[in-house]
Amino acid sequence: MAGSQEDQKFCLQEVLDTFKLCLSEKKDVYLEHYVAGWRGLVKFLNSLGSVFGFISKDAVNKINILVTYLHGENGSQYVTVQSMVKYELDNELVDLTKRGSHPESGCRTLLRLHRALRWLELFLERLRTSSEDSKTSVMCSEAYNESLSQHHPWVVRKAAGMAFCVLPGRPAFLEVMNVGPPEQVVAMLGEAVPLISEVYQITEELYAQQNLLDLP
Ligand SMILES: CCCCCCCCCCCCC/C=C/[C@@H](O)[C@H](COP(=O)(O)O)NC(=O)CCCCCCCCCCCCCCC
Repeated sequence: MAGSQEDQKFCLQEVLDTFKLCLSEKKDVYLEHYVAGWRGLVKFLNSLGSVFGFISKDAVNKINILVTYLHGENGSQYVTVQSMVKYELDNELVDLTKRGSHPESGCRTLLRLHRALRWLELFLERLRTSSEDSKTSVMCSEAYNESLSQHHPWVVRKAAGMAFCVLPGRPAFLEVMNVGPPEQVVAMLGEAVPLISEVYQITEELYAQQNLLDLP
């Protein structure tokens, strides 16, 4: 059923499991599990209500672009982020300086999610170390201002800021994660954040080496 995956209940454990599967023995990033991790996160976003629809729509759009490559005729080149980057660069399938004939390359699409992963890492680390009366909206916008916002035009920053204001408070937020009592969520975040951070670092280094961090 179309869209059914995004309608299911979010569970932090599941996202943690997919991010665990992301890294191969030689620390390559499996695209299949990377997008599965994002699908899980989108479920969470959808459970917060329609105010976040414009964000989840963009994320789903990018996930779908990558899944189409993964399942397409050159799918074997898209098994890992490393093989995708090599394949697309070797075959000149990436718009490097301005948008042209490859506006939806795997490299530029993944870069958008990669930048959002940094936001997630910063936000979850704040959530993990926050006190009971901390505000999720503040943690979320601080994490956003330190990361993703630098890549967004004013109008997107404004819309994101408005959406953050209607985030549920910390107790309700932790509950939607479906892990159990707050202490358990915090413990699971202690496992999740370093994993997410490692996937982020590996991708960041690869993109930096290849000069891909500013793809249009
Ligand atoms: C929990 C609250 C969730 C707040 C989400 C914070 C991120 C705010 C991002 C705002 C993005 C607005 C939508 C539009 C973005 C695009 O312009 C922009 C650029 O794309 P383009 O170059 O193709 O034009 N796109 C992006 O930067 C990609 C954004 C992807 C955002 C995915 C966010 C998923 C959030 C998942 C929440 C999970 C919460 C954690 C719970 C364990």
